Amino acid sequence: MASSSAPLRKLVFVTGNQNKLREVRQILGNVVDLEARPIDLPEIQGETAEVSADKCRRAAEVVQGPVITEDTSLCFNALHGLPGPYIKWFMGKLKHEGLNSMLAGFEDKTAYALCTFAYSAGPGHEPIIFEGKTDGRVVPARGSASFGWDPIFEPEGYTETYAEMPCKLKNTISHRYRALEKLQAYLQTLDN
Ligand SMILES: O=c1[nH]c(=O)c2ncn([C@@H]3O[C@H](COP(=O)(O)OP(=O)(O)OP(=O)(O)O)[C@@H](O)[C@H]3O)c2[nH]1
Ligand SMILES: [Mg+2]
Repeated sequence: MASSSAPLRKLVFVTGNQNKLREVRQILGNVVDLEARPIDLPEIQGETAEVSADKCRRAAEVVQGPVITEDTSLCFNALHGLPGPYIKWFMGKLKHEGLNSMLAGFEDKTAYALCTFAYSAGPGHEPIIFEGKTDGRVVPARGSASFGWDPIFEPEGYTETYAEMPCKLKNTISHRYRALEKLQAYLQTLDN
């Protein structure tokens, strides 16, 4: 994304996930002065926006300043959006094969990746939510297994899975990129 000539806004990104952090840094480049805090915050159950806002409120309390958090869901259309925000636990237990097996009884293998960033200006400031969605389908694993469910997600319009793509390509079509585009536009309004 393009960088601005104004002094960089300092922002703390609270995440325990190094892969997310790497992609966020790659996508945002020099747009913000991003400080990472590897704190694994408790996450409530609920819809993605509720889970995300709650995590961000907790993060703002811990950091005592402006903060962003991020939640990623993988939503199977045949399962009405599940596993959704619980993908971390499904992925941990079932692995790629088990996630494919969950859809064995369904013709519809379509899914979407949903990224929800939350920004809070600090403790007591209600988080603002920015969502990015990428449609695709669930396929047997192909490509590098270095990031979660990337090998089983084939974005719509591509024959490669996220894991088979160069990261530069993933970072221009991904759920994360689309959410960050909105977050970045919002941050620019704060600068004006
Ligand atoms: O293949 C992938 N490509 C992605 O682009 C991607 N983004 C997130 N994930 C995984 O999906 C779960 C989300 O859970 P999640 O949002 O709670 O993350 P997390 O707990 O790992 O970190 P955080 O909550 O501290 O930020 C975790 O298992 C993440 O590893 C991805 N997997
Ligand atoms: Mg988490």
